[in-house]
Amino acid sequence: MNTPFTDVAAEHAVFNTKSRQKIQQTEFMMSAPTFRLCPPDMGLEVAFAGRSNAGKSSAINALTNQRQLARSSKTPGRTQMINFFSIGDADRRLVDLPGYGYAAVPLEMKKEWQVELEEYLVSRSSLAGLVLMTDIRHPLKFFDEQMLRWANDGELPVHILLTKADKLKYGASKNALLNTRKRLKELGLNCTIQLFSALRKEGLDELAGIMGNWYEYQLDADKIIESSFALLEGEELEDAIEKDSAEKDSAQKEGAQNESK
Ligand SMILES: Nc1nc2c(ncn2[C@@H]2O[C@H](COP(=O)(O)OP(=O)(O)OP(=O)(O)O)[C@@H](O)[C@H]2O)c(=O)[nH]1
Ligand SMILES: [Mg+2]
Repeated sequence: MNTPFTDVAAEHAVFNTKSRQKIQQTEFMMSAPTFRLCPPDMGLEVAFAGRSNAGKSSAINALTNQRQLARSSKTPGRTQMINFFSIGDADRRLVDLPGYGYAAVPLEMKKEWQVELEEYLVSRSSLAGLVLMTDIRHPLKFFDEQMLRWANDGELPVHILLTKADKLKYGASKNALLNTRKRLKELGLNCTIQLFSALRKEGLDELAGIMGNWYEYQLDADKIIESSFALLEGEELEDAIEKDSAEKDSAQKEGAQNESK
């Protein structure tokens, strides 16, 4: 079954909620003026990017359920700080990248920043995924597409949020979703996409689900299954694994049937 607000299947609803609970444990870690001064390239991080004013800080605050975790700058584009947040006690980070496309920034500074950004997207080993935010009323501007190309070149998974979806009526927002998906197909870019509203707190679970996959939170569930299997041996173990996969298959089938209804 699909929730009306997203094209991300809602079959992982429990996992998504669990993942969101984990992400709510986010704390500010540090700000880095350049990528050379980033924290060590270990663990897993998810970066949030988008044009200035796309709604990055608002999305991070809504997602983490904290009103002021990421502050929106009064002088957008001026302070090119990369803000790092840590999630729980595991080596998981969320990165708020400075907004791009701000007209008042001098060209030289923009160029310098673009070189750094590309390097970060292509060579940061701990970068597990990119959340690209674009205003639903004018999605995928030139530099958004550039970001998507760099991410694609570096085989980095991307999830797009069409932000401020509350600004459009339901039908219009669904159309924007379809048109943007079409455009991505034309460009040969492979990524997932959803509608999002920080204002109405819509699309949060779906986003958390995607991030949870990148952060490999689902491994927790696998570990639980593994450890319960660990008590069994031989045929007993084989039977248990068979039963477990049969249950998963039938749950999946049920999900698919519900979806086609
Ligand atoms: N209606 C509506 N407005 C939003 C939403 N999200 C953000 N905004 C507004 O859009 C403006 C920019 O939001 P920010 O979250 O500061 O955007 P940002 O991408 O962090 O901007 P920079 O830090 O300058 O790059 C603010 O006035 C927000 O109140 C939303 O879901 N709905
Ligand atoms: Mg911001």
